[in-house]
Amino acid sequence: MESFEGIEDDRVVVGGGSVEEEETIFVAVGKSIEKSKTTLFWAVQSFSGKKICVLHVHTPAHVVALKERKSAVNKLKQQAFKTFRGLERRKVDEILDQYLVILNQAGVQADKLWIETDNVENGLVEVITRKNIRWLVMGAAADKYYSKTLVELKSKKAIFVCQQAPVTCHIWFVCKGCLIYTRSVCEDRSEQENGPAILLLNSEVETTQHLKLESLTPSLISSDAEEDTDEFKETCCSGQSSWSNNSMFDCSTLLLTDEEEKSEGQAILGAKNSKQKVFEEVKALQGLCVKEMSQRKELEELLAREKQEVKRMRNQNDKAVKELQIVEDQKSVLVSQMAESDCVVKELEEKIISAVQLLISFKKKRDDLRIEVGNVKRRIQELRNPVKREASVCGPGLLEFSFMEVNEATNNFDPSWKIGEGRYGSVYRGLLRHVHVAIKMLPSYGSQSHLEFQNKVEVLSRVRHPNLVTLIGTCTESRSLVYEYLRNGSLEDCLACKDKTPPLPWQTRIQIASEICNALIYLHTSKPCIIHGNLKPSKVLLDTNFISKLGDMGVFHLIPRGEDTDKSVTLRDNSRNKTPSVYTDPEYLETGELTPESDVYSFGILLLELLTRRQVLGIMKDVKCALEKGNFNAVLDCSAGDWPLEQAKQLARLALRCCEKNRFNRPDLVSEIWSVLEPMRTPCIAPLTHSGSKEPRRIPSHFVCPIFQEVMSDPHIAADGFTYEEDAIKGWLKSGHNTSPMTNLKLDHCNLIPNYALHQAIIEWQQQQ
Ligand SMILES: Nc1ncnc2c1ncn2[C@@H]1O[C@H](COP(=O)(O)OP(=O)(O)OP(=O)(O)O)[C@@H](O)[C@H]1O
Repeated sequence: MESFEGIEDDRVVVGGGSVEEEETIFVAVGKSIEKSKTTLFWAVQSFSGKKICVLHVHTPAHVVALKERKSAVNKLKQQAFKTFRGLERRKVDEILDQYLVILNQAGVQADKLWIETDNVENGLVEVITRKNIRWLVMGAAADKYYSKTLVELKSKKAIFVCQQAPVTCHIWFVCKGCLIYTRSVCEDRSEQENGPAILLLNSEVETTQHLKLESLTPSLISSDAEEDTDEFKETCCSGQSSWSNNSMFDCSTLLLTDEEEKSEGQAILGAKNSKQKVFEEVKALQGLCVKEMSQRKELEELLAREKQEVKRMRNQNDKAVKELQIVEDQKSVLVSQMAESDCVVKELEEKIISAVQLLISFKKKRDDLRIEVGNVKRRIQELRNPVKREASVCGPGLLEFSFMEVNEATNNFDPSWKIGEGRYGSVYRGLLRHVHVAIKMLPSYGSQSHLEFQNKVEVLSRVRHPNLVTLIGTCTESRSLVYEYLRNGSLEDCLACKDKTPPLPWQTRIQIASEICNALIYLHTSKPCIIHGNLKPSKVLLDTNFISKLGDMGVFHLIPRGEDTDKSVTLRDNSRNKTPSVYTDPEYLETGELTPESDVYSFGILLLELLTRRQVLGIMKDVKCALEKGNFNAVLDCSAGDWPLEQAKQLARLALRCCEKNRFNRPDLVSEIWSVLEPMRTPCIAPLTHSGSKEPRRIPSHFVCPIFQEVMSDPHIAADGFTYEEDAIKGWLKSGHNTSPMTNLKLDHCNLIPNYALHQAIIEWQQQQ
């Protein structure tokens, strides 16, 4: 690239371009003053005497900030950047101002044009167009690209401006103070394409300018800006040779007259003042700059802290994410384990269900077989000993239960299944072979042998009467007695109206008295004679129809009687001596001799209790007094309804006689007591005419089948606990019924159990007729 320099009339010619005298040379400087400084120097030196306008295009902070991503960190960065841009802008502006001051003081007419736009190159082209700039100097490339052979533009901005700027603008592109390329105006000038510029400046003017610049330099600042301006000043001075060699100013400007010297002195004085002023301003600016620098430092520290915090949070977040991942892994493992266990549980449940079904079917088979075995045993016994069937007291064959069965029947001796506790053991209710039973657990054998127990049971098993609690079987293993279960509990509880049961009506009470009398007659007339010995309301149990039965076979005592004598031989019951009760015969307490009259005494007390429902202690005295005073009504239990007063009095007198201290004064059970009671119990008995007899023959109601309404010949217990004639209940079930003919409730099963006790009682009753 060729250029030529020199003076051409009134035009300055630099590197292939000439400038009109009055024209302003625009010098484009970037924000890196350091780099742009050499360009400015070049312009100042090349166009001495021309008006210089420093042109700076600034990109506002928000434009740069917008380019940043909008993350939390970047927001902070943007904030800091904005501040930084603010600082930078001011700093650039200040430095430019300082340069202008220096240039002005050096005699260069200088000004600045500050443009703010989003894009530097566009901004340059735009300002050239708008301001109709005709002369422009700008950088061609970064200093690092400079070499002596550099002939083309490297900077993007320079290339853009070179291509886009209006053709009316003459542009000099400079690098490191050397003209690299010139873009001429579109005039056909051959000189435009000339080689590199050699500046021709007026040496005198340069000296003056140099002096002026030199006088200003000491006042310049010591900060970065100061360095910039210092360097600028130095460069201006160092350009002295070229200035002195190439100055285009007239020499005469340096030949001063006295007056001129004087005015020059004043000018120097003025310059000193303005220098002072500038110095103060610079100082102020320096303070401002220091303040802003410290703010910037604070912001940078804040930013660093925030960065640190963000880093810490990011680490924490990473940690939490890792932990979450672990937990999720564990969760999925657990979920799969749960699914597996669910499957296992399901399988096990199915197995349990099938096992239970199997067990139920086995149990059913077992029960059926037991019933079968029982039937076969009975049949064998009947076949072996047909004569014995005719006997009044015979063993119909007790059932023997295993401990397992008893345990199962009482639900492992569940305390809630316990119905009472006597002196001789606890009583549990239970379900044994589909029959409701009461199981009395006797104390351990102690000195008693198995054989002794079996003998005792054998005796007890022979005692069968409708008004005696039936002994169904035994369990030798656990030394327990299995009785039929009576649903309405004991007379003691009924009289006390336990569980809010209604009071017993007087008719039922008379019926109970006659039934117990009947049972006692049966026991006392048995061979051998049996004395209950512990008669009291807790021993009188009531079935669903309030038929009373005398219980507690565990304390029966056998009284061996001579075949030729009627005299009773009594056994001593030592245990009773220890715990006498108000029901106990006082003579027995004195002598220790238990006689049938002992039961009569207890019966007398029980009768008084039925009439009055009073405290047993002192009951005899109360009734006696009431009868004597003629106010028997006062002691009679009115909750039983309207007693037939005369009959009640008759019973009271009978009861008092039973309680005579001397047993020989007590009434006879059959001839005196039964004869009073028997006519009174009419409402409880079905009237039937006995063939050949004028007297109506009374049949115990429980001998009658509820379906056939006839005395049963083969009584069987159904699942509802009621006894029916076998054919009747079988016919009922065969006809498709699965409910109880008595309660109408659904039957648990259709099994029937022979009621041997009742069968035996019916036979005996029929024989007595
Ligand atoms: N077969 C049964 N059916 C229904 N309940 C019964 C049966 N046997 C006994 N009980 C209940 O069990 C309770 C206890 O009876 P148990 O004969 O053992 O003792 P007790 O008569 O209260 O006193 P003790 O025998 O000491 O004089 C009775 O009061 C009765 O409520």
